[in-house]
Amino acid sequence: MAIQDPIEEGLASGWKHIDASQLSEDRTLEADVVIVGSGAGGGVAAEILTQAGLSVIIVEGGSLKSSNSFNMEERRAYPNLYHQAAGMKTKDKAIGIFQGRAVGGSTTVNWTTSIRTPEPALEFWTKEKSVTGLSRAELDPWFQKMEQRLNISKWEYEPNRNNQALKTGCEKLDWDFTVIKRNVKGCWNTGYCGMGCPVNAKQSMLVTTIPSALDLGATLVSRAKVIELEHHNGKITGVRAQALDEQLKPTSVELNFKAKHYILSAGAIHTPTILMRSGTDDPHQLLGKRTFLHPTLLSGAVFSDPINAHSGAPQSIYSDEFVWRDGAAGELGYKLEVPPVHPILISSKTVGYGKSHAALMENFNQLQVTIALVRDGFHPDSQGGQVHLTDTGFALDYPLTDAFWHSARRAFASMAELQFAAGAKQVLPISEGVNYLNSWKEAKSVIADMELAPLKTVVASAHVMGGCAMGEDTKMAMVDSHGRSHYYENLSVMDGSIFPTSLGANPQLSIYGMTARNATKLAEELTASSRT
Ligand SMILES: Cc1cc2nc3c(=O)[nH]c(=O)nc-3n(C[C@H](O)[C@H](O)[C@H](O)COP(=O)(O)OP(=O)(O)OC[C@H]3O[C@@H](n4cnc5c(N)ncnc54)[C@H](O)[C@@H]3O)c2cc1C
Repeated sequence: MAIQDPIEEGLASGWKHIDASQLSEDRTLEADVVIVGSGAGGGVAAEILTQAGLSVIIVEGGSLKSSNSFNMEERRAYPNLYHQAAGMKTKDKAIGIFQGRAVGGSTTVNWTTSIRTPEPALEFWTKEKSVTGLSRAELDPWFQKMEQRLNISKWEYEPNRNNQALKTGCEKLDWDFTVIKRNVKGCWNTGYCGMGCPVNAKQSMLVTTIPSALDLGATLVSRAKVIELEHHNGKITGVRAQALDEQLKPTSVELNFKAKHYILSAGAIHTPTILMRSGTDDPHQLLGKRTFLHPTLLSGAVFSDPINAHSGAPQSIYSDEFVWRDGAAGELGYKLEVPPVHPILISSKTVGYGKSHAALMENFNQLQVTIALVRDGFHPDSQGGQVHLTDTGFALDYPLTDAFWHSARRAFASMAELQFAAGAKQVLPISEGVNYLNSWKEAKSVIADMELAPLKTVVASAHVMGGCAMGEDTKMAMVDSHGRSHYYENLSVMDGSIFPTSLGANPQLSIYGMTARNATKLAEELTASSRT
């Protein structure tokens, strides 16, 4: 069956797309609004602003790829669609970070879990972080709008066996669990969302908002890395970008963009990096600080029957049993989910080498993996990481604190208890020096004493947030509660970097909803000012 490719069709219909790798001369382009980044924030902003009749240019560092090139192979997907070929790490290499780099941003490769921002996070922002107008009641209409737009609904089919184990464990232990809502339309249940949806079922920005903005006349410039914003007297006056070749290496071609308004949607880490490189105002030295990751622990479990965790919707069940148990500012809570288990992904996120690693990989099809995503940024001993500029780009310094390790130990115990309750033969907490555990009783005592430490314990993240926080108090925030810069009248930030803490939930729907709210207000203001 032939799969329709909306990108090829759109290009054939005359979309304005400039692949900067093909340019041999410098270019200057102008529009009402320039958006940097085409992920969750940039995609939604582009659609709303073009619908309001504004001319829009989207500048994206990654390539424009489509289902025709999504061949379900990790070896191609990671270098083509992820920052640093999916090998990004924090400065001390203790945390591995996944972030998308392609048209559609991380939404092109994400796993489709769609959750509204949890109320305790929003309440914390109002009380502690000077955020206004973002109660759940105020946000719900925006979530509803984006759920309709992106076909977000509860997964109606059987969970795959990886998720089923999470569900069974929760049922046996009487723990809370929820069936996940996903942004898919006609999903084939392949399990390869992380390599780009091969059948365009995932309602990522690549196949929804970006095509719609291009149909309405927006211009997309791909393989153009924004280097800096030019600014003068409290106004942004231009954006300077460098063309990249097909391997995403810089060429000598420069692009300049001029607009009435500029939006940074380059995602956490990169939005602060661009601002820092530009030397924009930051009197309270906030940029790049408080970058959050939901640092995530993994627990493997060997079952007698095949689990085949590479196959089927990667995430369809989660448990919030432990996320908010001690209150937002209390001990760091953790959300329980499962990841898709593909060979490169899992072999690079596990322990051992040689024989022990080979033995683990031999059990690949029997392996169930549970993950615990730790909610960072609420507790005083959980300040997240800090982005620094380096000679070659940036580094994220993210110290793993005592409060984190305390939570990690609790999380390993919860995961082992859950996996044994679900019928696991053996459980392996993914931390160097621990052997396979044969019962919950054994696991309980081993986990209580096991050594947890950076580079010994595997920690990963697919959720990068913060570093350019919103709020009304300029001592805590770079942008206001609508994402408008406190220092530049024609600059907004619309991406995950504006969160003042992590969320305790997967971020995409929070970014969609808040961007829809903020871009709608901006569109009203820009169209009103052009009429006067
Ligand atoms: C493997 C994986 C699985 C995930 N699964 C889920 C999930 O199931 N549910 C969920 O809610 N969330 C998930 N996420 C996270 C979610 O996709 C992100 O939180 C969200 O997409 C972030 O949106 P954003 O707009 O902040 O940034 P992004 O979507 O990352 O977009 C930023 C874009 O800006 C571009 N950019 C960066 N710097 C520059 C520059 N200098 N010049 C030009 N362009 C630049 C990048 O290339 C990128 O395309 C997952 C993420 C990954 C990587």
